[in-house]
Amino acid sequence: MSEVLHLENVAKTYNPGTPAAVTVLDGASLTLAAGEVVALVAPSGAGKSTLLHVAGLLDSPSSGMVRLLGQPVEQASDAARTRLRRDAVGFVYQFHHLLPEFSAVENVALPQRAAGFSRADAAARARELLEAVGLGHRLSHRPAELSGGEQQRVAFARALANRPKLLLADEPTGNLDPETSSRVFEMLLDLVRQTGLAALIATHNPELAARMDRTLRLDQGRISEAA
Ligand SMILES: Nc1ncnc2c1ncn2[C@@H]1O[C@H](COP(=O)(O)OP(=O)(O)OP(=O)(O)O)[C@@H](O)[C@H]1O
Repeated sequence: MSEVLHLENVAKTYNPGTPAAVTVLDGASLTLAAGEVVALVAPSGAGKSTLLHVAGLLDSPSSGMVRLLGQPVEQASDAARTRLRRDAVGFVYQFHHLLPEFSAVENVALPQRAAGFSRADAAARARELLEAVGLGHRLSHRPAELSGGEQQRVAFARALANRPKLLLADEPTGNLDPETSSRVFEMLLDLVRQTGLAALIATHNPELAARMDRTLRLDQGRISEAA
């Protein structure tokens, strides 16, 4: 098994030491291997987003260990952590978070531009990914000129632009109608499986969870394997 992400005994308390302290994660552990597509299910407010932020190095745990691509993250400098996140992790959110004033191709090219690729190389990669999600005919459209499912497909393409090793998705089709959600989700799964990524995909939808390799349940701060 080629480990991509490992969390061990991770705890996260917001506002520690104050009357507003909230402990969200409390001994959470998980391991994701390359090529695995794993569903994350949790009751609302149980800490799904917090877990994805910690796993994607957007937030630090209060205690415990996070290892990404074999590198323990705690000891890394902020700069090294940012680099690792940029190079190794792709994020997809429930709402696409595309930049409204940029075209589809420009949105998808942004991560590669930020990573130092030339405008031409980043645009070529963006076009290739947009073709892969069936949007080769919508390259110059801005987000407002695309349907909800199309916007989300642009967001998938953007998440994959830097060839990440880990994809983290928070209800990636949660704002779409059930039929579009199912279709667009299938496309995301196909893409992920083609690339051999490890993916952790939060969903409230049991049908979508059932299409993944296994399901992890987050409850009361801990993670367990669902039957
Ligand atoms: N920055 C913060 N400061 C204080 N409390 C926070 C902060 N962020 C989240 N929380 C609290 O932590 C808990 C978990 O939040 P989180 O957003 O991780 O939940 P979630 O499982 O993603 O929820 P949902 O499924 O409803 O989106 C919530 O009770 C929330 O109020």
